[in-house]
Amino acid sequence: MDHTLIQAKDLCRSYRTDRESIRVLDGLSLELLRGQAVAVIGPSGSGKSTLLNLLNGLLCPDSGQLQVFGREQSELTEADWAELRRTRIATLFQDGNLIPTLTVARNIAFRAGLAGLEAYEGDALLEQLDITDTAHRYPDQLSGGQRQRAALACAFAMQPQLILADEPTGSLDQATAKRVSPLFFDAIRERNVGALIVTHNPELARSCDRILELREGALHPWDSAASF
Ligand SMILES: Nc1ncnc2c1ncn2[C@@H]1O[C@H](COP(=O)(O)OP(=O)(O)OP(=O)(O)O)[C@@H](O)[C@H]1O
Repeated sequence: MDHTLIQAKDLCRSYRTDRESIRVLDGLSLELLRGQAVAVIGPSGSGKSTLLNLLNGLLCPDSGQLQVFGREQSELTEADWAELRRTRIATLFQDGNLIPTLTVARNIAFRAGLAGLEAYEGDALLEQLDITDTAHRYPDQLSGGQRQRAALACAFAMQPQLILADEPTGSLDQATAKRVSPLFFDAIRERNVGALIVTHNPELARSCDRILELREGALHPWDSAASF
């Protein structure tokens, strides 16, 4: 089995507006293997969301090579990307991506169902994330931190092979953030999942195998002795 989940080389991506073209990614390279967690840090506007969106197929690079699960980005159709997002890639955005008309329990069941799973660990995930009492509530009846945990439960219920997360603990207090970390690292180590985690949480970042800084359009190894 090939252990490479993401192989990116010299990726460039600009945004064009009426007035200007902003080059956000400029020769970015990255390798992510199964069983590996990589933290990405970088100042606001450095291109972290742009990178996540390239890796989940919501954006295309202008140039460079990108392989996901051993498949060339240029050969993946919209339908291929949709299937990858349904079954193999869990994307966790800051605002949760829960379906507003479904309760938390039904959101989890729906996510697992989309991935083709009949059995999933909904109750255990709710318990692990300390949100069992929210199972029958709708997303707009939850606090920001509960919504974020419900979104995490949905992502893990689909048993992804690749997790792309944007500040997955951003709305959580320190104690709750600590409960969430094992979910990532157990999945990574026990199920051989790969994770790219955009975070400013030093504890979460330092639990990853590598910390990379996105600066001037490219990823650079972070000096682990430096403070956040
Ligand atoms: N659709 C767009 N059109 C034009 N410029 C954009 C667009 N999306 C993002 N940008 C610009 O690209 C740059 C990178 O944005 P991006 O959202 O990837 O950064 P980020 O590192 O995720 O920021 P943050 O930490 O604030 O979320 C910013 O300068 C932003 O203004």
